[in-house]
Amino acid sequence: MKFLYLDEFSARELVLERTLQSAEFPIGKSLAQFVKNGLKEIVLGARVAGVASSNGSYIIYSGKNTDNYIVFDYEEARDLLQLDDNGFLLVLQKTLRFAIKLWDGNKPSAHELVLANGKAVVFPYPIGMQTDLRVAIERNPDEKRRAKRETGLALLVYKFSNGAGNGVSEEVRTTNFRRSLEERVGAYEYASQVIAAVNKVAQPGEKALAVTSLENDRRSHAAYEAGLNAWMPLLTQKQQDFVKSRLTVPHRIEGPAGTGKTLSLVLKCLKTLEMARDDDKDHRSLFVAHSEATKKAIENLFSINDEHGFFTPISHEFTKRQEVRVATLQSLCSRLLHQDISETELVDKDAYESKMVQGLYAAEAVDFAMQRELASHKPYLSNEFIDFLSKTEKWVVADMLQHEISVQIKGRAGQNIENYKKLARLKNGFPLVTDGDKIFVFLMHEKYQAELENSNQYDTDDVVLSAMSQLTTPIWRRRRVREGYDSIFVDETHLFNVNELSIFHRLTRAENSQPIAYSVDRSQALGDRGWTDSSFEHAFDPNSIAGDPLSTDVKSIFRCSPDIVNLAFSVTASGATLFTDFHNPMVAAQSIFTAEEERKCEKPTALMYASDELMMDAAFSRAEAIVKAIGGTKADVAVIAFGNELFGLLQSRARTLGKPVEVIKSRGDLDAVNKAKVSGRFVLTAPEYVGGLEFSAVVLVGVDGGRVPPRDGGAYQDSQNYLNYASHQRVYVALTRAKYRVEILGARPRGLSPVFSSAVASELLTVNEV
Ligand SMILES: Nc1ncnc2c1ncn2[C@@H]1O[C@H](COP(=O)(O)OP(=O)(O)OP(=O)(O)O)[C@@H](O)[C@H]1O
Repeated sequence: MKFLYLDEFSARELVLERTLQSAEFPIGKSLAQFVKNGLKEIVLGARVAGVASSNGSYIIYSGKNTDNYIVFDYEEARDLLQLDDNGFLLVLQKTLRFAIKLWDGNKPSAHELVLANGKAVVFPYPIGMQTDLRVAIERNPDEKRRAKRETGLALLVYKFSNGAGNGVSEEVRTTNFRRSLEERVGAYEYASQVIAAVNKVAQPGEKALAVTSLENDRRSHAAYEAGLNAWMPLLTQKQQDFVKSRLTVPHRIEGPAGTGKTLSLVLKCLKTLEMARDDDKDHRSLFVAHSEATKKAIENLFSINDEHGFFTPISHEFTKRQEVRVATLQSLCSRLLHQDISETELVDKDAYESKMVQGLYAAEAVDFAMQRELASHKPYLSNEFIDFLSKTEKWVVADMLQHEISVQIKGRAGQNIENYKKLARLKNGFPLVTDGDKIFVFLMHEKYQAELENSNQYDTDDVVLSAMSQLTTPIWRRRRVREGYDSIFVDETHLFNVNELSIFHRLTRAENSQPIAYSVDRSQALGDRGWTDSSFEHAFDPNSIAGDPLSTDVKSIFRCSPDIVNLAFSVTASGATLFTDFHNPMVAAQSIFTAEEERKCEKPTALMYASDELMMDAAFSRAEAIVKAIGGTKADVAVIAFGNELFGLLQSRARTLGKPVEVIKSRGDLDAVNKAKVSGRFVLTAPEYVGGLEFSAVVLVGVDGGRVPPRDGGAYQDSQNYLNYASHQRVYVALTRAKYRVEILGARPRGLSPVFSSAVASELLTVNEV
């Protein structure tokens, strides 16, 4: 294999096809194998085929001839063949995009250079990856000889290397380029035979059908695809394997935001039900969403994709032989307790109002402990904890208390002081050294709990603890065979605590089998929950009797543009250097954007305004400008306010400016987004509530110095770590909601947020003063 030849028309087809962007798709993998190893032939579209000649391979559009083409010389650009499949596809796709710009006479972008002396260079890797690897191109090889026969623009890739070499004065060998032209006629004939044969045998269900569906998938986004069968050919190999595998042991799907975890989980549930139906077996599935709002979004996904009526909305009883019920943990527990716990009695952790109430109770608990109990407890407290309490602002202590209660005291210790004493401290939590420190925190917890009880409220942990007591009785053990589930699916598992998760393994039909599939992106959990692989596995199968757990890592990001992926990567990477246990999901992640989608994108920018006032006014005008630029409706852009104060101010600002907004105050509230769509409003929300949603663009307001992360006046290391940690996660979640564009608005006097320092240094974010 000495060369690869592609004509302009086939190049245009390849850059537009989503499944040819990555070797994670079966057809993408075959393309990589073809271009690297020169397989005999491959069909890539209704008119595009790859064929091998004696010295190289060709990708050709059958039926149209052109003098515009590109040749990769494998003997000169030897290192290309050292790349893995994904690496080769990335270089191929980026080079083809550049070639198309040259054929169209368009300007190159920042990572492409048109040089003197007929040379050009493409840097295929994102700047953040800190590699100098480049593709060197001769823009008119063998010019004199070709001038007699052709009028088009031929390109020759003659080098793939780390350095500039001799730059524009390099002599380019054209031996293989000429060979490719000599063997071209034969290749065209061969390719047209392949295409003719495929089109002739195009029977439904046969190979050609896959080709046709590839061809048809020219929509900018596959989000509107419906049904398991329609989705299947569009899934990556990993997604497909996850969806198709029989669910017998706990199976985790893990990956960064926008990798299709929720979608894969829904499709897996439908596939499981389909298999049960084919096997003529009864099957009850349970799908657990984290909150009422995300439950609606998931029900929506079921309604769209369920072709067999496995899902019945608003059904409380199982009435069919194969059926799925979507539930939240709360609704599940209240059913188990045979009690209706009304919405007003339940603290919805994902909703703005209850966050405010809980914050208030936590602040009261801190006040109470500090004023009434500190003096008597002081002799038992460590110096470190006393120092922390005296130097940290009260609101930060209250915030950290809530986190400690949720993750540790209720989440792990079952509200039992002895269990709590045995737990290791959270890395980014209270600096607890002695048992005395823990007793003092527990006292704050008791005060907090008393406030909750006084106001007649329960949070999920209380409900789960009560429900758990029902599930350990002999009565449930007998009922389990009748009422348990044959498969359980848990979305956004990272948002639950250990206590909450430990309910599921008791709900399966058989004690020794745990058919539970669950999705995870640890970085989206706000706060350090101390999740490790084994803690997840332990939660779903504590006695290790179900068999070896499975795990699928997904890396192809469908939602976000490459620039947004890189920016989010740099934010999580800078979090990783701060905290050793910050799980960085973006390592090796890649965006699966076609050339068509990339056209809507722009590099993320930070706009720094002279004052908060100007910044707030700009929030809406920027959103308007983006809608104008990319088309769509106002609801396609989310304005995300950082900090409670700004969130409140922006709401009143929108009213005074007469800007139509739908305020989202509950995490993942798709209903509200749909309302905004119908009524032509922008979405205004905060990072805590935006998880689980997606938009064409996001405008992040107030991400600047001192605000993100908030500066704690005392600057005690542990509290600052906690705040930094939470800020990185919030920014990561907010950024990864956007498909095409991100704008970050800040106040100039505060300066840029340190969360973006490395992004600016690696030129992933442009900063403009306005
Ligand atoms: N194979 C695929 N081809 C095309 N689009 C896909 C594919 N897989 C997922 N998507 C799309 O990518 C988007 C993100 O999917 P989804 O919401 O399931 O991701 P997620 O990993 O659950 O994200 P998050 O963690 O942010 O909630 C959706 O619009 C979905 O339709």
